[in-house]
Amino acid sequence: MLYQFEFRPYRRQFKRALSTSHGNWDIREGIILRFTDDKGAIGWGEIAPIPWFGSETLPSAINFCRQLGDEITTETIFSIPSKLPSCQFGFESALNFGFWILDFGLKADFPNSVESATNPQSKIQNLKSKIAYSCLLPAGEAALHQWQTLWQQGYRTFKWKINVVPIQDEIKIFAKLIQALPTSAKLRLDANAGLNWSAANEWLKVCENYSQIEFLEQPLPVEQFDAMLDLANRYSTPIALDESVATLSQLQTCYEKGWRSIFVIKPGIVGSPRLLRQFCQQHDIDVVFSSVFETVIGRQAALNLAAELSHRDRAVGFGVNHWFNEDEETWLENLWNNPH
Ligand SMILES: O=C(O)CCC(=O)c1ccccc1C(=O)O
Ligand SMILES: [Mg+2]
Repeated sequence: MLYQFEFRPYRRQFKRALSTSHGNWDIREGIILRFTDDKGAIGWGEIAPIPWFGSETLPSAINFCRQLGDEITTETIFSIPSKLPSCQFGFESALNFGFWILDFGLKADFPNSVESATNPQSKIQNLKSKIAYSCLLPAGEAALHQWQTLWQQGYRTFKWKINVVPIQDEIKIFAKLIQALPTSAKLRLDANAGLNWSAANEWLKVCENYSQIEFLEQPLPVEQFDAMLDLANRYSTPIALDESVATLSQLQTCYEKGWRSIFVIKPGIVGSPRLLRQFCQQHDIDVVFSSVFETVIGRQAALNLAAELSHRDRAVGFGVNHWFNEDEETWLENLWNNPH
């Protein structure tokens, strides 16, 4: 199959910088893809790399798009190399995305929320409306002032970045946060690979006292896989791998080396949806699907996969819209119609 191909790089500023153990992140950059088939039907895709997580860089993704010219075939798409995992995701999902509607404008293609089942793919829409969302809190003290608003919006699972302020201060804020949260809330802690052995043990000892902790995410650097296995066996709080399983080949390796606790999958950077689907259908793994701060285009494709492949009642880490200011659909229409 042959498609006409267009793409637009984009930049979106976070409302406030996202603080993680790696430092601050101010601007989300990516690429929107548009395919048109011979009947005029449109498919949308998105490439949203995170190089500090192990995906390709934005310039390498842009170069890949440029050398394609203005036409693309299914064969080309299925032969994108695994060193361009975000491109694999963006191009493959454009094949499945949006070929239900002619190009009446972006607004017609994207229902406002996943709950509004207004398109013919309503089976998936219905599935998606049943998924619970986890909401990303701001790091540090700010979490104490934010969680209530988010609770009122209906969120029951929250994620908080740790290793952002000195550990003793952070544990004090954590104690306040966990005591403020209703007992029915769940809290995920994400260390973004920044702890050392003793800090990881310290956090896990603190966590033993609180039943609301769902898991500790990526406590140690990727190289310290055996130490994370050890931690997973030592404490009652589950450990989730994230940076360690950023791409599909890493995911396979960790599974083969015996990881049976939680795997965080970010569809936007993990690689080919087709190969991911295969892996998840062959292995009964405990998966948390998670956002890469993509736009509604990448998010819809990622949530389709999450709805299809997650089965253990884990909230998806896509409660991140409040990190941006603008109305997404207006923003996308502008990007497409007035590119700079
Ligand atoms: O997973 C979530 O709940 C939110 C998304 C998130 O935390 C994230 C988003 C972009 C890059 C890295 C991460 C991360 O999990 O470390
Ligand atoms: Mg993480």
